[in-house]
Order: sequence, then structure tokens, then C-alpha cells
Amino acid sequence: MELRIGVIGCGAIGQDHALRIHRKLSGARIVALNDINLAATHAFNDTSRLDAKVYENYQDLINASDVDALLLASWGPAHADQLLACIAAGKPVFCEKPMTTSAESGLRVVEAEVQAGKKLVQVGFMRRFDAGYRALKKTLNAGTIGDALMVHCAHRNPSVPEMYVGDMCITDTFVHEIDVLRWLLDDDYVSAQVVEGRKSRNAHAGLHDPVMVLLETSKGIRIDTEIFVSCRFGYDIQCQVVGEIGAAFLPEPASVALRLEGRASTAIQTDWKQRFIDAYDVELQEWIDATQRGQVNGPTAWDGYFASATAEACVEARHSKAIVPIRLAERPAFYSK
Ligand SMILES: NC(=O)C1=CN([C@@H]2O[C@H](COP(=O)(O)OP(=O)(O)OC[C@H]3O[C@@H](n4cnc5c(N)ncnc54)[C@H](O)[C@@H]3O)[C@@H](O)[C@H]2O)C=CC1
Ligand SMILES: O=C1[C@@H](O)[C@H](O)[C@@H](O)[C@H](O)[C@H]1O
Repeated sequence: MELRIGVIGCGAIGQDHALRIHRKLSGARIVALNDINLAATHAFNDTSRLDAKVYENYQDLINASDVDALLLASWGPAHADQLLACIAAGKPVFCEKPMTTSAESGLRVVEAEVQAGKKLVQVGFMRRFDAGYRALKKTLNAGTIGDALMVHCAHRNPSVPEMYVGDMCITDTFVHEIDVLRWLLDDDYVSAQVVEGRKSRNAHAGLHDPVMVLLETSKGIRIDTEIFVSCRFGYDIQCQVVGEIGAAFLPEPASVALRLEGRASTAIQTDWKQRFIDAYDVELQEWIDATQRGQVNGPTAWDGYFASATAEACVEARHSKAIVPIRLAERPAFYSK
């Protein structure tokens, strides 16, 4: 039976996800849409020929009897209340990152799910579904480079809009590394430090760019990440794990090598949507399949809470210029691995 999905938040990624479900993936259908921008949602419904029902408020959409599961792609601050409504209705929900914008609201989602007694929430950390990260994890698990000691990462965007300000480099951008490195290393973080360097002339007024985040894990692994969102040259995601006897690198996206006019070159991607396009497909297809089996197979509400709590500690570390311990609530047995 087809999974009937309602989408809440029909902006950039909400539309992308709705279209990939409509055109590319199997086992599901978009039957309902909601967004605070109703006119744009009607226009999207018409131009994409989804033929979905447009709801004026998200509660009615969540409670509709012909909606089996929800896809949340509204702005981060709206996620917590919308997730709590999905859990109250007992419906599975895929929620884009960040799950919540504070540790406190993340914990409320975790507690509501535990109370409901059934895992319903999956968080949109798509890098866990990327073929390159999966290959890297396989290499680490095989012990090929010995135990991991250090990780060097970079998260570079060519530019960001004027509305991207303040600590979004951590809460919106670095949150991907927070999740994927914890999954990759199978380890939790114990402390965070954030260092600001020289500001790039290309960073807009509301932004100090780049910044560096240093994390330490419970096994003592040291992670450094450069976050540089006005780097100009491309959307460049780097991850190098250094082990006792070798180093393992995240594969670069495939690109034809050119020898031309006295130069050898390969292209660097410039658009985050293209860099992880296959990962988004795999992520949502696996979510549809698992939901139909009544399971959650991807990042859970606990992972979402963990990421929000770590991001919060990083923000505190940035402003205090101190090394901040990462303290979490006790993990409920409900989320045991
Ligand atoms: N996994 C990934 O790589 C990516 C994830 N995201 C995440 O997806 C979410 C949406 O991001 P974008 O699509 O880029 O933003 P966007 O601004 O293009 O779209 C957000 C939409 O949500 C709507 N909205 C806001 N509050 C709402 C509410 N209370 N109820 C219903 N609709 C509401 C807005 O009107 C807008 O249409 C964010 O949480 C963002 O961090 C965004 C880009 C990439
Ligand atoms: O989630 C995303 C954006 O919201 C964020 O702004 C970008 O920095 C990330 O690379 C992208 O994956």
C-alpha cells in the first residue's frame, strides 16, 4: 500500500522532497500540503501537478484521516511544536534538520516519543545515507587504518544569503558534521571549543566567517572543522580520519578529469543540492520503506536532541571563548543501540 504523505513547509527543500517522492521514489504519494505562505503553496501544487489538498493550518493536516505520515520542512523554530503534534497523533514523521533549535525543546520531543512508546521521528541528517560517508564508515569499521585518533573536516559554501547570520554557521551548517561524525566514529562528544580567525572580506556584515570548531570525543579523538560559508570557490565538503597506521578520506564526488590548454583539472561542485542529491533520494526511499514496516531506521529523535545540545554547547563556547563540556540528559533505554 502506498504511504500517503503530508508536507509541512513547502519552501526550497520541502518542494524538492515533495517532487522527488512524486517523480522518483516508490511506495509513497504526496496527498497534502501546508505552509504559512498559502499562495505559494497553491502555486506549487498547481505547477507541479501534485493534486494534493492544501491545508490552512498544520494541525488539520496532521490529523487528516487520509494522511499516514508527515514530512516537516518548515523553518527550524517551528519544528518542535509540529513534531509534538505528529507524536500526539501517533503518526510517523520525517523532520528536516535541525530537529529543534534548542536542547530543551529537543528533550521535550524525546520525552513525548518515549511517553508515546513508539519511535515515530526520523531527522533529516542525509549524510548518513551518502555513499561516500558509508564507504568511509565501512573502512573505519574494518580496522583498516587502526583506531581513529584525529579527524580534520571542512564545510565550505560559496556564499550564503543575508538572512544567514550570527551562529547559523553552527546551528544550520556545522550541525551536519555534529551528526555524521558521531555516527561515523560511533562515539559521543565531551567538549567543544570555537575559534574565530581573521574575517574574510567576502563575509557579509552580519557574519564572522570563517570559524573553526574543535570537538573532543569520549574516546579522546580530536576533531577540527573549518566552517567557511563565503569561500567563493565551491561547495566543498572534506573529511579526513587519521588512524594509528593510516588516513582515510571521504571520496570526492566523481568528476571528469580534464587536460586542457596546459592545465589538468577536475570540477568542484558549487551547489549543496547537487552534492547530496543521491543521499537525499536514498534517505527518503529508506524512510518510506521503513515507515511501511512500522520502523525508524535513520537518525532518531535522540540523535536530533544530541545534535541540538552539541550545537548549543558550541555556541556557548564561541561566545565564552572557553572549552565547554557537553552535558546531556541520560539516554532513555528506549533509544539503546
Ligand atoms: N538536509 C539538508 O541538507 C537541508 C536542510 N534544510 C532544512 O530544511 C528546513 C527548511 O529549509 P529551506 O527549505 O531551505 O527554507 P525555506 O525558507 O526555503 O522554506 C521553509 C518554508 O517553511 C515555511 N514555514 C515557516 N514556518 C512555518 C510554519 N510554522 N508552518 C508551516 N510552514 C512554515 C516557510 O513559509 C517556507 O516556505 C530548515 O530546517 C533547514 O535547515 C535546508 C536545506 C538543506
Ligand atoms: O543544510 C544545509 C543548509 O541549510 C546550510 O545552510 C548549508 O551550509 C549546508 O551545507 C546544507 O546542507
